[in-house]
Amino acid sequence: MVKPEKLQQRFNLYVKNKNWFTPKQTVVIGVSAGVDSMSLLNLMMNLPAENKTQIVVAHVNHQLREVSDEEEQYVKTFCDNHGLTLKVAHWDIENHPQNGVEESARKFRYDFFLEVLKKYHGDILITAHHENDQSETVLMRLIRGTFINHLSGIKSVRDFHGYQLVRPLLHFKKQELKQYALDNAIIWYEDETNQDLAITRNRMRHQLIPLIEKENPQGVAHIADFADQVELMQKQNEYLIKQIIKQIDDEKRYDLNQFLSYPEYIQQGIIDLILNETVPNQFNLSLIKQIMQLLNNRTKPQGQVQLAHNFVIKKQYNYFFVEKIVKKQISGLKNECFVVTLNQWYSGNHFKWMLTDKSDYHDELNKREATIYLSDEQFPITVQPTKNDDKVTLKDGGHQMAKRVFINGKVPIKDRKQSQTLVDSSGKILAILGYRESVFSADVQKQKYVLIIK
Ligand SMILES: Nc1ncnc2c1ncn2[C@@H]1O[C@H](COP(=O)(O)OP(=O)(O)OP(=O)(O)O)[C@@H](O)[C@H]1O
Repeated sequence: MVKPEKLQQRFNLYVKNKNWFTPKQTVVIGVSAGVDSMSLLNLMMNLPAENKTQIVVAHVNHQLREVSDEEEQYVKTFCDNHGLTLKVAHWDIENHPQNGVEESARKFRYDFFLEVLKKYHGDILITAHHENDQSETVLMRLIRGTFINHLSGIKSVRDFHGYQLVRPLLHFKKQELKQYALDNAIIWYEDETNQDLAITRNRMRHQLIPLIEKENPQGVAHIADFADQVELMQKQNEYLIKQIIKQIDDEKRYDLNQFLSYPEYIQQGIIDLILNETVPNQFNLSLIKQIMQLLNNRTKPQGQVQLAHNFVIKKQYNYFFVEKIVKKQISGLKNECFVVTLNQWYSGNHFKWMLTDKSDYHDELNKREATIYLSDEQFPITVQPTKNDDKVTLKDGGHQMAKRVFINGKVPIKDRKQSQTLVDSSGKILAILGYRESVFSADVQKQKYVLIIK
């Protein structure tokens, strides 16, 4: 078969093979005025009749850049000229947060996309994420450290509040999209914040990816293929583990002896899947390890490990199961490890404490208040019994051991034994609760939280 040369032809063929779109469907396309989404919009407009959908364009004016209004006007004119339905949202400046602007902008964007889907009875949301975005995402996660599941990167199709979210360009290169726009005289706006090397993604884009492409021009495509293979293996794995779970499942109580008859790597797969169905994306390796230890400890017939959102995994003699616990307003399980739920009070030694994202939280009656800057990757935050050699970070960048904190604070031995340490997903110590907090410098890339001790 002769390989079609033109991007539009390749796109048509790709879409046809994937069977994504039919003429009866209405798709909402997120169009920012950048080259990726302008090209996507044109590609979608020029699909052959059998795959051509109704199009609704959704544009968000984030009011973050000087050209925002100009971009909005351009999208409006483009849609007018082509008879396309357009819905615009303004993210008012007074609603911009001081920190975590990107994250809030994303939330605003996707909330708006959902609104547009509902309003126009849409079927599918489409965004213009492409092969380079995919490779950058996979590399960032790989370098930062992640579960293998997350190396499948951006999904080409996923559920979005009961609608479908499709990214049809994940196997198309940025450069191809640019060339398509140039060939077809499509105007676009450049986002100059994409040049800012303080942003991890931009360092991947401008520093790492060019090196990879120099090594092998197909390197970026290979990373995207790798992500596809991970996704495939994930699906295969999930299918097989589900079969095993069926065998040990007695109405959501799982047979411990049968569970223990499997090798540890399968046990871990079972736990991953059971937990992910209850509280998705909340687990780190240390939590999984604690659960594995509890279930494999034959000398301890009963026990529990607390999960996020008030769930616990409980071991009871021959069974284990996940359970939601109804809590009083103040809760906490002393000397056990658990995941912290934001904005919830927990009981400590002689105090209660809370980690809140309400950064303006302040109360004269608080015993202590500490500002903590955290990125998304640092979650889940967990609580563990304090060890003498736990180290908090001091203002000068030095460290202090828990033992020293206790001695300086004249903390009685009895209380030291009850003490709890707050740690992030990488094991970094955020605070020895009630006694000493690590000192964080303000970081615009991170979100501000407050640890309150009352
Ligand atoms: N202002 C906007 N208005 C409408 N759609 C947008 C806007 N910004 C981005 N999009 C859509 O989202 C896609 C991804 O945009 P971008 O790469 O800037 O976001 P991201 O933060 O990397 O990804 P995401 O927000 O989807 O996780 C764009 O190709 C476009 O389809």
